[in-house]
Amino acid sequence: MQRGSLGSVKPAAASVIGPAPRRAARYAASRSGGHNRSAATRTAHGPVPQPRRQLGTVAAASTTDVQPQAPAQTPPPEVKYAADISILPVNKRVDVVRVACRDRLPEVEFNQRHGTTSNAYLLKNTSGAYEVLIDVPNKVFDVDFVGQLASAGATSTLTTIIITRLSPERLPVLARVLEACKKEGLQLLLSNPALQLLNERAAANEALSAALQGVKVEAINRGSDVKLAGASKGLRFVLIPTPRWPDLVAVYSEQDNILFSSNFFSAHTAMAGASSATDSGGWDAYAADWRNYYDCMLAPVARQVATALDRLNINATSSPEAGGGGGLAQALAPLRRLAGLVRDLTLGADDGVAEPLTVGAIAPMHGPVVRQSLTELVGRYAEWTARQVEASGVAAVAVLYASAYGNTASLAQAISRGITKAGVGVETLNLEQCGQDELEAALDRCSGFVLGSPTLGGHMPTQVQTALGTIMRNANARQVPCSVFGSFGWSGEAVDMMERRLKDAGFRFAFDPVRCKFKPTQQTLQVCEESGLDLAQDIRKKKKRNERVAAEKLSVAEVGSGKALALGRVVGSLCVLTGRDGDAEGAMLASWVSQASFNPPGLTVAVKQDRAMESMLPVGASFNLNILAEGKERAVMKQMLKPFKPAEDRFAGMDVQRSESTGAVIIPDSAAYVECTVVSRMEAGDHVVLYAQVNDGKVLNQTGQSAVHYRRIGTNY
Ligand SMILES: Cc1cc2nc3c(=O)[nH]c(=O)nc-3n(C[C@H](O)[C@H](O)[C@H](O)COP(=O)(O)O)c2cc1C
Repeated sequence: MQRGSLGSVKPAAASVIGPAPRRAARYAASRSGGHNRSAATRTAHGPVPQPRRQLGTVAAASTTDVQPQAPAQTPPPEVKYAADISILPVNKRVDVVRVACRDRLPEVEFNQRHGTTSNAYLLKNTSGAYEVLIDVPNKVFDVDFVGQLASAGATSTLTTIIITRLSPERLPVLARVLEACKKEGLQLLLSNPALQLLNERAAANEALSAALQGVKVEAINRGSDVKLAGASKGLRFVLIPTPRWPDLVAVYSEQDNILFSSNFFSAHTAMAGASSATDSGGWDAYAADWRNYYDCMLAPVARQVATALDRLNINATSSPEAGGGGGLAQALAPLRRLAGLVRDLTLGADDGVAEPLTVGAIAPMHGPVVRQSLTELVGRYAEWTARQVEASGVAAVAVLYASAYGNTASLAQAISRGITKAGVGVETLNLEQCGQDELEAALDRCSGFVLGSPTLGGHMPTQVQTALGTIMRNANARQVPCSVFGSFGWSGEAVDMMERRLKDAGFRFAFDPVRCKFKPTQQTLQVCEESGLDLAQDIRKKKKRNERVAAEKLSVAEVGSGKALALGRVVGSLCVLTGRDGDAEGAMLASWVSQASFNPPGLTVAVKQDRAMESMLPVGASFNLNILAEGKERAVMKQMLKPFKPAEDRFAGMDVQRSESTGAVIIPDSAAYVECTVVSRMEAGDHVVLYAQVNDGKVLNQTGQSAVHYRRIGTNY
């Protein structure tokens, strides 16, 4: 899903304006463009221009930052987000330049409410001067990154800039950094795919091209090594590509035992305190953000993540070099066991197992430097990945897509998230990057598939057309549920074409095609996530019979022991939990509810992990808990238990009100309702327990009792 490789530009909001005549002419001229992917290696005096890879017959439009759109004419103003920038110490030789933005960025899919940070790192040599810079932030942040480097004295001393992931949005900042740091011997290191993007953009962008003049640009490979002046140990590089980020590279400082992990081990949160760069709040403070980032960005590509983790082979330890306080070293037997499982599943015969990296701290691209929760997070990554790889071994949906500007990619990501939530594996293939054999193999083993395409020039791009042909010929693909999706600008033919061809050939659709104009809104992403859930549940139905038999056996055993019957005596108030997130709305029945605190007033609710609503309830989210009234609960229950289409109005036909503060639904027939904010979350078996503070509430039925949910057995609700 690398936007840049398709010659793309910033994904457009629906308000973004149409092609200037110059861009349109360039687009027309590039329609016959080819597919040159020849690897760039080293250029001593600036990059060698290379042709951009293009989406089929329709080349990506331009190298400017505006996405073409049919009717309108003026380019949109550049969006900037307010952010703070600060330089904080990680240890005595490493500082983080942290850009913290408390807004919820629409650019970041599935960003929770904690904003985000974009981290860059400065490494000092033995004389205490900054010598190496790792990464630069995205241009959307309204900060003076170069000014900050200059006032810290870094621009005059930096000799090496390393980029662990390049996106078109980082290039303008990189160009300014290069200009400011320009000096004899300045070198820029980045992986081969990133170098290709850089070369493509530089060929059409004078400022970038000028900034690269005189800079030694070098592609990172396995043997690359950088030593800081006076240091005995150097920096090592580990390539960790994923389909979404084919250029990803991690940097390991042997001297500091710090792993600069790029997007791995990241979290979208600006929660870290102003004076601390690290995860000082510990696991509880960041667990939900780390998990959310993993689920959204890495779970759909778990096989590649497994390979990357194996290449990193992290041996988490407490290291004073990394700034650790001691006492963290732990035996990682369970992690090693899981890593072994992952290795067996993912590595070919030729892949050697890397020497372990002794890591005392992980310095990611987003979120806090991981020190206190290091062992836990590394262990969880192995566990989540092993579970995901295992799930995809049992049943996996192939998510196939192409995307020039990232919009169809966002839809693919949201569908993938819905599928993984339901415990079904996902195999994501970016059709622009995968080979024919890879596609056929994925189709042969999939239990379902979805195909996504943008509309470009009234068509689907060639890669999608070719994939569609492969799908039509594949015997297994014909037997499994499927659907299609895509982003478009004005006419949107691609999704119709894919739908028609598959339906005409007798393929069975598990959900209605998803069409999205330009960039998806929260509601469209919700539709996608719930569609993914539907597809996964469709797949699981096939296996249901066996599962039911197994469950019955289990119940008999459990009943025999009395444990499940006894647990069934635990009762709770029958409630409807309602929430709102932008234009997306959610509701679910909940009876695993309990008061948990007097002061401040608080309660807990257990939400099953595969519930669509679960992702609407991160820490900081608000919701209403409608406590149903005895004798009036039946109609509400019936309404809530009806099957709903993705994002369909849960309250259609019901007379409801809405809270001013939360925006969520109030059911007037309830005994009472309370308005709450999620304070913390705890993974608990197959549920997540939310602890929420009660901010307000009202009794709606003065005389009635609350409805209580009595159960026969503790194995279901
Ligand atoms: C060169 C070019 C041609 C396009 N042609 C069409 C078109 O014929 N019909 C349409 O509905 N949208 C068209 N669009 C708009 C794209 O479909 C829209 O930007 C979409 O969000 C791209 O999805 P993606 O981000 O997944 O690539 C075109 C865009 C570009 C850049």
